[in-house]
Amino acid sequence: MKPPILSVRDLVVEFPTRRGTLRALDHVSFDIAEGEVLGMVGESGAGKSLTGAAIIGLLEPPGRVASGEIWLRGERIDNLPREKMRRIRGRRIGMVFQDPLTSLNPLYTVAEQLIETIRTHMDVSEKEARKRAVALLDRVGIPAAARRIDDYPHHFSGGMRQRVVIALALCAEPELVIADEPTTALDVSVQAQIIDVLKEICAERGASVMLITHDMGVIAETADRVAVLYAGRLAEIGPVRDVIQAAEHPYTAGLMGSIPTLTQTAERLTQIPGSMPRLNAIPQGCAFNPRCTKAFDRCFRDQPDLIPRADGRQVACWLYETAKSEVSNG
Ligand SMILES: Nc1ncnc2c1ncn2[C@@H]1O[C@H](COP(=O)(O)OP(=O)(O)OP(=O)(O)O)[C@@H](O)[C@H]1O
Repeated sequence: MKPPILSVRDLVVEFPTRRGTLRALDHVSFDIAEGEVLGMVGESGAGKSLTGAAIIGLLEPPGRVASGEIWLRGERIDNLPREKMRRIRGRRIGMVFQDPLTSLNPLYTVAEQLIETIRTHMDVSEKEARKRAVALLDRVGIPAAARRIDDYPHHFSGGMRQRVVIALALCAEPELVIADEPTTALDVSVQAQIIDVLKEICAERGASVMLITHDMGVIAETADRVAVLYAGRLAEIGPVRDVIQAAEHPYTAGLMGSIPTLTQTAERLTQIPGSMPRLNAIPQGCAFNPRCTKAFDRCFRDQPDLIPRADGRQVACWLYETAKSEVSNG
C-alpha cells in the first residue's frame, strides 16, 4: 500500500493564557491517502481551522504545536525551518480559504499573481507561466480567461474570485490542497459548482484534498472519508458512505440529522441540544457527555480514544468499547 500523502500523529495545539494553558487540539491523528478527499467537519470552534493551520505551519502565535508529528509523503514537516516550510506551502500544499481576499492581493492583477506563484515554484519562462495560468483559469471556469487574466481581483464576482483562488492554489501543482470553508461566503447555488471544480481538477491530477467545513451536506456530496472533530478531539473517522448510512458516535449521528433532504426544510432539521464546551471548561470523561442522550457512567469518568477497526472506521465512544478493553482499562 502507498504511504499516505499526509499523516498527522497525536497533534496537540495549545494556547498559553494568563489563566493557564488551553488545549485546542488534543492528540488528533489521521491520514490522507493519495487522491483522497478527506472532509473534516465539526461545529464552530471545534478546531478545524487550527488543524489546517498547524499542517501548513501557519498557526498564529501564541498558538503552538505542543507535541505530535506531521508528515508529508514520508517527510516530517512540523519541525522544518521557516524557509523550507515556505517552499512547501504553495508548491506541495495548496490552500483555499473562505475569504478570497486572504489569498489575493487587491493591488496586483490576477495574471501577475498567478505568474509570480508559478515562477516562484517552477522553472518556467514568463510566457509559459502565462500560458499555464490562462489554461488553469479556463479550467476553473472563468469565461474569456485570456482577457480576464489581466483584471484585478475586485473586477470579479465573489464566486468567480473564489475560482481564481482555486487556480492560485493549484497553479504550482500541489500534491495536497487544504480548503477551509471554501464556499461558506457564497450563494448556495454557486457553492456546489466551486467544490465540484476543485474536486475534479484534484482528481485529474491525483492530488489529495482536505476539505474543512461545518456542513455535513457538503461532506456527504464531496468527500471519500470524513473526520468528525468535537472540542479539539476526533470523535469518529470513516468512509463517508458508511458513516452516513450508520453514524456511530452520537455526535456524528446528531450532525447527520442536520443535513437537509428534499423533504425537509431547514427549520425541521434535528439540532443537537446544547453547545460545545469552551476550552477552559471541557468536562471530565467524554467532552460530548453533557449533550449525549446515550451517556452512561463511564462516559463521565474516562475520556474515550479512537479505536481503529478492521473496516477502516474509528470511533471514540464508550458505546463501542469491547468487553476486552473494558477489562484491560479497569
Ligand atoms: N489566540 C487564541 N487564544 C485562545 N484560544 C484560541 C485562540 N485562537 C483560537 N482559539 C480557540 O481554538 C479553538 C479552535 O478554533 P478553530 O478556529 O480551529 O475552530 P473551527 O472549528 O475552525 O471553527 P470555525 O468554523 O468557527 O472557524 C476555538 O475554541 C478557539 O476559541
